[in-house]
Amino acid sequence: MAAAARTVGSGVVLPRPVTFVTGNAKKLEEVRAILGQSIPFQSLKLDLPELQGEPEDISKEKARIAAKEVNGPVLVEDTCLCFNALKGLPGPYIKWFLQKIGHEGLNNLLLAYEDKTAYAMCVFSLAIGPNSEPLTFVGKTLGRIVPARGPNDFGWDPIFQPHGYDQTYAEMPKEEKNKISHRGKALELVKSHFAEARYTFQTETTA
Ligand SMILES: O=c1nc[nH]c2c1ncn2[C@H]1C[C@H](O)[C@@H](COP(=O)(O)OP(=O)(O)OP(=O)(O)O)O1
Ligand SMILES: [Mg+2]
Repeated sequence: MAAAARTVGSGVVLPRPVTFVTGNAKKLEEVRAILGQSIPFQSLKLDLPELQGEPEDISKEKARIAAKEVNGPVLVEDTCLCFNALKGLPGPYIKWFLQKIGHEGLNNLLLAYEDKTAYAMCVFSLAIGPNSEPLTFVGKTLGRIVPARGPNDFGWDPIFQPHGYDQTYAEMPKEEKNKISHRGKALELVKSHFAEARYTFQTETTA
């Protein structure tokens, strides 16, 4: 029924665990691995529409739409891959660039530039209900764009080599990527927020 959060005593009671909404199974896998048991959540596979604009606004709008769909607390994220030589592009549009021109095309975009540096960025948004303003949590990892190396099972992982590492994200063991990744960093902030906010979850005992 109504899924608004209510404030009781020192913490906010959420009507049920947060739903992480994404259409991307690989994101979900990483979020599961990174969060472990720290935050109770469920997941929903939905490809949310995405605005054009600034990463934080895109992510917040995804959260607003998701919270309405779910009628309850949601967590979403939007991921950007930003090339410094291109002033941050493709940024939030990386999904379409990757689909159309692939790893080689993405490398070729930088042929005219000496600067191959880039950063991966994740903006998580948490909306505790359909009418609440989403909170955002940003994680960034700096690196550079290289010709593809490693397994091709998650997006642009094979062409992103984080600073200080010899391996691309794709070549690194998963746990290693999760420790230093844009997603890992953003989720650390989400975890801290949960620890501070001391949300509690209403357990539904009656039908
Ligand atoms: O850690 C990552 N390593 C490599 N590639 C990644 C990563 N994280 C997202 N990606 C890809 C997926 C998509 O091609 C684009 C982000 O677009 P983005 O809209 O955030 O993801 P999505 O549409 O696949 O899932 P969602 O339903 O959560 O929006 O970069
Ligand atoms: Mg998307």
